[in-house]
Amino acid sequence: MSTPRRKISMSSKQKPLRIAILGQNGVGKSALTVRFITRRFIGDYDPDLEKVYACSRCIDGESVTLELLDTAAQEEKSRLEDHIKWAEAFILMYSVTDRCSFGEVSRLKFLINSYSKKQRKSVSSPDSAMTSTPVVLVANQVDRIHDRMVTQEEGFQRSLELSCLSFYEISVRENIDSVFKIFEDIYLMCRKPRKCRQQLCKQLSLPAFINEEKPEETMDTTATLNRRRKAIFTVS
Ligand SMILES: Nc1nc2c(ncn2[C@@H]2O[C@H](COP(=O)(O)OP(=O)(O)OP(=O)(O)O)[C@@H](O)[C@H]2O)c(=O)[nH]1
Repeated sequence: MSTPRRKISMSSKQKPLRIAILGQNGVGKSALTVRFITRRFIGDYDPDLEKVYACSRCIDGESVTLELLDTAAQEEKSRLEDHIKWAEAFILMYSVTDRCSFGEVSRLKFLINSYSKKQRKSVSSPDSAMTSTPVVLVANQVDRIHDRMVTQEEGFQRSLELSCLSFYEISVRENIDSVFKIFEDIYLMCRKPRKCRQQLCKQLSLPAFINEEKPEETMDTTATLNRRRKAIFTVS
């Protein structure tokens, strides 16, 4: 007697969230990806290695699948274009010890804007509260305090200029919690934008989370709110 097969409809399964990690060579893209997946910090990686990792995590009480593309830095333009079209969200990474890598994030954001424009038009869902491509800016290697070349304020300003959804300063080597927070935030921004906004509002009433350095009277209300919104994602 044949056993009846249980049908699993595709719609009942959550679609994996595809995240591409982009940045100049040596900023820590592989370190970030591997740290998130294995919890371990591994010192050296093959710079030419380009890999998609799939992993399941419990985020916001749900089991979710993430696909992470760890890109190789020296990519041909067409390859980069394919990667940008593949991903739904992006981590733009630089190292605070390398000003060149800081400049590279602007070029990469420009390419993300150009290549993902058409793509997003066709996939935008009614639930999506994010009108632009979800991109976060991550400054890595803050543990190398004596080698720092890019200040936190510069990084934060750049995240505003590039319209990134949030900005983080982290050390992949020293702090695993900040690594987890980045991926969790991206998931919430992409899949639960409403909840994400509620959390932001809650946190906005906690000034301790806000990293304000400039006097508020120099900015209009919207700019101040945007600044706060982004500031609270900063993990030092
Ligand atoms: N001190 C310190 N070193 C780090 C950190 N993150 C990565 N590194 C080191 O930086 C070097 C480059 O890291 P990778 O993860 O290979 O950088 P990548 O961006 O993937 O580089 P490519 O593969 O060449 O594009 C390695 O030697 C890592 O051990 C960090 O937070 N602190």
